[in-house]
Amino acid sequence: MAEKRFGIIGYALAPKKQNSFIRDSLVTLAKSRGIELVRVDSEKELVDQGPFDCVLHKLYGDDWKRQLQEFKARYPNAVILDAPESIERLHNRISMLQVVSELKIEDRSETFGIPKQIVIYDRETLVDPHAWESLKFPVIAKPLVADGSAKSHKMALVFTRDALNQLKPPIVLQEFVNHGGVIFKVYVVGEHVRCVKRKSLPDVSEEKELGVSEDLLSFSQVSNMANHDMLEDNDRYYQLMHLDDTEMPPHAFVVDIARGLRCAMKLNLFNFDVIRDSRYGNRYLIIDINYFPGYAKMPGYETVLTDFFCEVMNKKQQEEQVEGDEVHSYDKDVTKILSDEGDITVSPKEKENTLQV
Ligand SMILES: Nc1ncnc2c1ncn2[C@@H]1O[C@H](COP(=O)(O)OP(=O)(O)OP(=O)(O)O)[C@@H](O)[C@H]1O
Ligand SMILES: O=P(O)(O)O[C@H]1[C@H](OP(=O)(O)O)[C@@H](OP(=O)(O)O)[C@@H](O)[C@@H](O)[C@@H]1OP(=O)(O)O
Ligand SMILES: [Mg+2]
Ligand SMILES: [Mg+2]
Repeated sequence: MAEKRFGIIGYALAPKKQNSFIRDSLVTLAKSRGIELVRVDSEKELVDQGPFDCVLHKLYGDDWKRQLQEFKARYPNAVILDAPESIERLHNRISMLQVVSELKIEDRSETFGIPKQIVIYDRETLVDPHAWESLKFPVIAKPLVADGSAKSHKMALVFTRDALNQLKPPIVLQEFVNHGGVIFKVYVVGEHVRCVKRKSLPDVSEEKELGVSEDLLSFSQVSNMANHDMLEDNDRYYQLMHLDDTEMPPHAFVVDIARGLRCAMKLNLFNFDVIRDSRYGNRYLIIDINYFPGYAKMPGYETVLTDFFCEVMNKKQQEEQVEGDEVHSYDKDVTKILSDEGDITVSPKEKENTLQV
């Protein structure tokens, strides 16, 4: 039996995301706390479904954006998690990291930033040495667009300038930074922040660089790969990492960055990838930010997400209450002004009309 009926959350997710995220364990826990999770049917218009107190979504495209706008116009009090305009910034690997450069965190011995990077929009620039003369090789070539497609995850570790002509712009060329082969993934769910370790690309030493036969190495979603999938016949680039030996970044530092990003991006549901620059030991680089990542990989994700849903609903109810109170006190004021002006009796219907003006 639910303690309190909070509301209905409609979720609009691609099938793969739905399968990983909407587990019975999440649905049951949420239900026990008064939250009902209901699938949005992508075959129908969003505005014709529900009503939902909140819409949770990770879908792309203009049509979906239009549907959200229409829904919001019809149900102004509904919460959209998150606003499509805020999510869009993460669909481009330059605007995605711009926000990091704007963040200020004081009173810490650790520092943070992003790796040096440039964007290349066309083939002419790709073969123009002036374009990338300031970059130190190796670099990682990443598709500029991060739209969730398999293509947007296809990367290449590029060792030489000659290999650049194998790439297809628009791309971002980002300096590869040695970081001990371990990446930190920081999951953010509203106020909640959880950092986990994952496998990453191994360090590239100068000898290794010299011993490389290929001058370009393609890969995709390293941190999600099983060990045996890893770079297949290129195992010399990948040693099994001892994740346990790697020290975590200080939690308070990670939380400061997470809160700063959340506030600056106006997003509640995202994760970011952080590496520790091996040259310094206390310098951290943010290399990627993902909207609505694989939360189910986070231990205890059901509780974290359910707590968050309850907070969202609580806030929504409080705001509705305040709005109601404001209308109510305005209501009283109008009556008072009218009475001050003379002994006029206002009927509830007239009062309603007065307030609507
Ligand atoms: N500048 C860098 N220096 C060193 N390694 C990097 C750098 N950028 C990316 N990597 C490695 O490449 C991987 C993929 O890069 P990135 O996270 O940008 O791609 P993605 O496809 O957006 O990943 P995700 O699956 O997290 O969305 C990282 O997890 C990390 O192992
Ligand atoms: O399921 P989705 O397609 O959303 O995949 C996302 C994936 O989550 P998954 O684990 O559920 O696959 C995320 O993994 P973690 O960072 O949590 O490891 C991350 O790779 C995102 O970049 C992916 O989103 P995309 O960039 O492709 O939109
Ligand atoms: Mg990543
Ligand atoms: Mg990404």
